[in-house]
Amino acid sequence: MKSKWGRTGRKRKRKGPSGTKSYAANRSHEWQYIQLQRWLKGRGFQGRHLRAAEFADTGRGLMATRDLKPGELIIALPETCLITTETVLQSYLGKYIRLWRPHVSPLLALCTFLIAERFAGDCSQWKPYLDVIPSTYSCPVYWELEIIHLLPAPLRKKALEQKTEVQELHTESLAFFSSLQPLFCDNVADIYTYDALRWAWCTVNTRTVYMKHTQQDRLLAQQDVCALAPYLDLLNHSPEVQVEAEFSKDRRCYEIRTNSGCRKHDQAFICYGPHDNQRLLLEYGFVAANNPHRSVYVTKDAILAHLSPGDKQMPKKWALLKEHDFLVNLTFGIEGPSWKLLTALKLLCLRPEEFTSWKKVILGSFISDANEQDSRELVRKICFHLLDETSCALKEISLVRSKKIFDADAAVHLALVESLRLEEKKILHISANLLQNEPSAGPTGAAGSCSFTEQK
Ligand SMILES: C[S@@+](CC[C@H](N)C(=O)[O-])C[C@H]1O[C@@H](n2cnc3c(N)ncnc32)[C@H](O)[C@@H]1O
Repeated sequence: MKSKWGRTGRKRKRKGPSGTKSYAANRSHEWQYIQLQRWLKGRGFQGRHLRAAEFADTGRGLMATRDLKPGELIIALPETCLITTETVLQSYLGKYIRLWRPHVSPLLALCTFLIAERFAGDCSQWKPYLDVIPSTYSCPVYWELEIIHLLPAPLRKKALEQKTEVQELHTESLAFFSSLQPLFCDNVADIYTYDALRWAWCTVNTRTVYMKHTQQDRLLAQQDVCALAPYLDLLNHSPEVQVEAEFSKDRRCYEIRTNSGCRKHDQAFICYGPHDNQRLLLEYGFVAANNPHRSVYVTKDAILAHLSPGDKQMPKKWALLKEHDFLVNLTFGIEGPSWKLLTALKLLCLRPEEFTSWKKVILGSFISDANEQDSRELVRKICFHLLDETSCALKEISLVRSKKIFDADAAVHLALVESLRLEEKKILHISANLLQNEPSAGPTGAAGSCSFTEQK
């Protein structure tokens, strides 16, 4: 039996995305990666500085085979290797997509192509690429409802919306899929199943790169900015690295240049964007430990639970917050409550005689000692409430795990909720400590001594 850790049977200790040491096992000698390299070479790819490897903390990724200097090109993938809507329109699917009304979206066009090519198996010219694409994903669209319900409320809502979105896309596309019957001997209903569309949808959502192309007038007027980039899509995310990625019109290649550099045998990362963990989990199906962008979202319900009743101006206050966009992205982060959260609470805490000053609050002005104290007391209560809720959720996760045997996929999903909750607990602890140690408020305290961050 082949060793899990590759031909040499040795594990290499390498740096993970948060600077921690991580084990890596070379996978480039495995059959599917050799096939992929050959296929890429046949299409003009010449990369030699990266190789596929399995990393203990991030899973499969690309390892640098030599030191990569800041500013150096780490990958240049020729246009012929990319799958874009143009690829799809030039294929056997083009005629059907052009004819269909209402117009097919770029996302559906890419999904339809992926499903058809995967079904073609050995006959597909994209087979070496399709063979390395995961067969399942860890995004919430794959999760059981029981596990989705363990997520924090704002993410739970988005996860349920994601499930509905894919289900609706499938239902709405059935007639279009039927129109493709002349292309297949098998029944299209057995090819374009919900499971197949969910797989293709996740492939597009987790693996495409941003690439602006000429708007395909035969597709919906939706943004057509995605390209599947074989091999390059083995690069994992780290919030700490900086890269430049774009399609070079001169060299007709999708190029990635590292600004941070990378040591020989370390994992080469790219940055998918300054995403917090809830977004990473929803869109990419993973949680990054010590993510500098991590934050805990505060819902209107969590605030309402701690407001004293009897404030006649409350409906007006909520209306003002909504009108001025102060009801979204209210968060606790690694530097404490965000400026936006604190400002919203200050407005809610205005006493009747101060209400006319609401505009000043939104502009960030100091109103009164009483307002400072009330809003800080409120933010503390919300922070401790969220800490309690997070601890309860973690207990619930342990209980669920002890009561039921989950299959391997569901166990991964449960572990992801647990990681997210643990990361959120850390943030809330930091905030709680900052709030506990804060000097009592006053005009000076409000301006100078507080650690609250201004949200951009
Ligand atoms: C573009 S692919 C990267 C390659 C992928 N690991 C693979 O084996 O095909 C994006 C997916 O990789 C995984 N991923 C990316 N960055 C990660 C990280 N820092 N930690 C854990 N998983 C990560 C997530 O599953 C994500 O949806």
